[in-house]
Amino acid sequence: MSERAPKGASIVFETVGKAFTKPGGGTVSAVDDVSLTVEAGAITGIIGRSGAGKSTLLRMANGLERPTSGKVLVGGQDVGTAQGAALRAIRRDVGMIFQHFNLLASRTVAGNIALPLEVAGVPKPKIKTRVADLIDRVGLTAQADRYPAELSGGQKQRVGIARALATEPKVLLSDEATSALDPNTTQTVLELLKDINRELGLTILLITHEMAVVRDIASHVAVIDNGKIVEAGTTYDVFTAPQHPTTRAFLSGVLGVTLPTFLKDKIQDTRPVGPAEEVVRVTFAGKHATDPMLALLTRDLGLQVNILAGAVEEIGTRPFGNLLVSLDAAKGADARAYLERHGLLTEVLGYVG
Ligand SMILES: Nc1ncnc2c1ncn2[C@@H]1O[C@H](COP(=O)(O)OP(=O)(O)OP(=O)(O)O)[C@@H](O)[C@H]1O
Repeated sequence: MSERAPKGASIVFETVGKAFTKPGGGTVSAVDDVSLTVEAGAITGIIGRSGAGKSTLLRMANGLERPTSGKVLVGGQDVGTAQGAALRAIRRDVGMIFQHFNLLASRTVAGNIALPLEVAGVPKPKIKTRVADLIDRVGLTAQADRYPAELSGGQKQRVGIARALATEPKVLLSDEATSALDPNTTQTVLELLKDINRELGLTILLITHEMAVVRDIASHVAVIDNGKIVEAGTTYDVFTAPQHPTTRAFLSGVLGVTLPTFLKDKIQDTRPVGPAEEVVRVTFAGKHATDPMLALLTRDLGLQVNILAGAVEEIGTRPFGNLLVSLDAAKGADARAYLERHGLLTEVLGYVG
């Protein structure tokens, strides 16, 4: 499909801050002292709550917003200070897709995809073959002459993806690209993005508020809270050993480890006087993911372990398991030490009297 072999570019945020002036005066700090390296050719997810600063951070990677402090480098080029032709060149290297697709209603599928090529002054015959290639890549050959109003949400996002790829970018930015889609369509769009990343080698940086999206597509993740990156790493490491409460909150929905309702009201932070149960999250990662560790715990320490919730997941091709269990609080420390010695991670979630 391409004359040159496009390669991904890295994105580096160096102590980046972005403040906006509030309408009534004063400033709001949307992004605060963010340092993050997005690896070339990887798929990286940035997850955060509404208003955390995700869009602002993403928009600084293609010059739609300029940092008030620090630097943003794409493939080593300083995006924040680029002007004129230099900024246009960076924008050609950085494609973007949007939650609400941003297609022109008056243009067909082919017409929408051709637009960035027309703007770049590509000769007409070349536009025609390139658009046909792109339409084929995103599986919309039968819809080439349809208008956006005649397409499903998933088809519209495929047009958005093809349009973003038109100028053979090195980076693709995704602003909640699957948030308006149903779960099945979300999966097909995520698969398409994975194929594109694999085949073209371009870097994908996506923002989302759904951990399931990160799990299904991203090799790396950064968690943003109140304008700051509070945790970052490989998706596997962050999923198996989350450090920050915000990360844990996002993970609780996707790991099958939410506390059962009957326990939610009863669980307390401190151990009550007298007999009590300790509620523990046990994470089985890597080679231990499928070990019969609880059976061994019962055999070696003579402990009764109650399973409250659990799931075995896969990230990439690596399995990890998550269990919520409760056991006699008096033996909790011994049990946790035993599990940790066998390579499992444990976290006390609370106590039930
Ligand atoms: N142009 C602007 N002018 C003033 N304030 C802004 C502007 N853009 C963003 N903000 C503020 O900056 C903060 C971060 O906003 P941002 O849109 O980056 O968050 P977000 O994580 O993408 O949220 P959402 O998921 O709701 O889109 C918010 O407090 C927002 O109100």
